[in-house]
Amino acid sequence: MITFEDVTKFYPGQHRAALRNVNLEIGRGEFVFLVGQSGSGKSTFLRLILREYRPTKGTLYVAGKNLATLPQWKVPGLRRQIGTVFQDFRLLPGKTVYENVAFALQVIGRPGREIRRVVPDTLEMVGLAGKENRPCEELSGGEQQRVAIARAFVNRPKILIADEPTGNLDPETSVGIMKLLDRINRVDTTVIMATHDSSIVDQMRRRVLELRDGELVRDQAKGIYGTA
Ligand SMILES: Nc1ncnc2c1ncn2[C@@H]1O[C@H](COP(=O)(O)OP(=O)(O)OP(=O)(O)O)[C@@H](O)[C@H]1O
Repeated sequence: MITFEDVTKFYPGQHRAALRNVNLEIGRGEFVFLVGQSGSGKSTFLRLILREYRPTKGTLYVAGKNLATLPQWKVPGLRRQIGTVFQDFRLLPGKTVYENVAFALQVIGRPGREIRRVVPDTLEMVGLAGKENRPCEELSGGEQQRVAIARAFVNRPKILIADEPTGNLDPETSVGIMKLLDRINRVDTTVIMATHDSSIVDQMRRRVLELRDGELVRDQAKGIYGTA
């Protein structure tokens, strides 16, 4: 699903590579944790997958496409196949739970009939049935993250990228969010999650990729957090 071939990324004006000679493959339906200290390159790794940047060197394939050569007009099509979830939820203020999730389908031109069918199903899946009409600001952090996950998943993307999704949540709420991501993974979604949350990584025992100063220093099946 995702292949990095000798990928290096320099930001303009920087002498040190944010990512350096990264080689790896992530298969369809895998669950991968991306760990490493602040500044080790995790966000850069995720942003390359989203084609927010192109590699400075090397080749990157995502969902069968070579992102080095993908024309700009095809980038929205690529991003439609990738759901994204962030630490700070990024919901639309002043809108209800239902509206936040429906919006993701409206902007890609899905018919109203489909939206009215799919949004309630997805809200039920994430545990928010009955809260459709609540303004998202009134929800707890964990509930807001469930809305964000519903919005990311409502289009049934092949890949879900989560950048510190539990970073603003207490441990108990975080476990609920991880159960949800695990469920989404089990319906054949490739999940890549950047995190500093060692207890979650140690509980889940999934593949762990560790970056240090832009280099991939560990690729461990059923791994632990384990960074100093
Ligand atoms: N837009 C940018 N321009 C210049 N340098 C950048 C830019 N974004 C990131 N960097 C640098 O690239 C390196 C990797 O940063 P990156 O944000 O990928 O790390 P990270 O592991 O995601 O960190 P964190 O855990 O704090 O989010 C760092 O040295 C950072 O300062």
